[in-house]
Amino acid sequence: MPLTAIQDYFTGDHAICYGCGSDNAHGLQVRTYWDGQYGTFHFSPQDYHTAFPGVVYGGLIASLFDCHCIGTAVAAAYEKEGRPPGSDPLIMYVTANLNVNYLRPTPMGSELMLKSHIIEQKGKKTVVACTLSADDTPCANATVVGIRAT
Ligand SMILES: CCCCCCCC(=O)SCCNC(=O)CCNC(=O)[C@H](O)C(C)(C)COP(=O)(O)OP(=O)(O)OC[C@H]1O[C@@H](n2cnc3c(N)ncnc32)[C@H](O)[C@@H]1OP(=O)(O)O
Repeated sequence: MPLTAIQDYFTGDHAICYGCGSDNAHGLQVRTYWDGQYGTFHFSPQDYHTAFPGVVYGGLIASLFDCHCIGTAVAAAYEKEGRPPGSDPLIMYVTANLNVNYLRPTPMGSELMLKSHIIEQKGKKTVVACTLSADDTPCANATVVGIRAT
């Protein structure tokens, strides 16, 4: 697994995102580690991420999927072009569609693991699938359609 997450290559206007911007002190700091096949990200929900007692808020889960899957699309695009991540010209994607299935309540108190992979890379569109697990149990999955913006 690479030591540097794809988001750590984002700077300036691309580092302020609520989901993944390193310059956003109030953000979620999503970090995608792409190994050429899978993107992984670990996240520990805080007390204020609660929906019901003991259950993680679903909107937070959607946000984690969003930035992690877009990060996966960006990392995979650099790889497809045979370029190091972050090299010029910048590759960036935006979210066109985010579809989340909540399979079971996601428990508070466990580290969450998101694992993503590419379903389709065609033209400016990349489709990414992702599973969120707690204690090795899948709690939600998502499909994200990313469209290349730069
Ligand atoms: C800096 C770090 C950022 C990290 C990630 C941040 C993630 C985000 O939150 S991004 C912000 C939220 N997203 C946005 O604001 C995007 C707003 N929407 C747009 O700008 C446009 O609608 C955009 C770019 C998604 C699509 O542009 P558009 O020119 O209409 O695309 P278009 O050429 O018609 O379609 C391209 C392909 O995408 C598909 N597509 C377009 N929109 C959608 C959609 N909503 N759902 C599914 N597929 C779609 C089309 O079907 C087409 O597929 P194919 O090539 O197979 O025919």
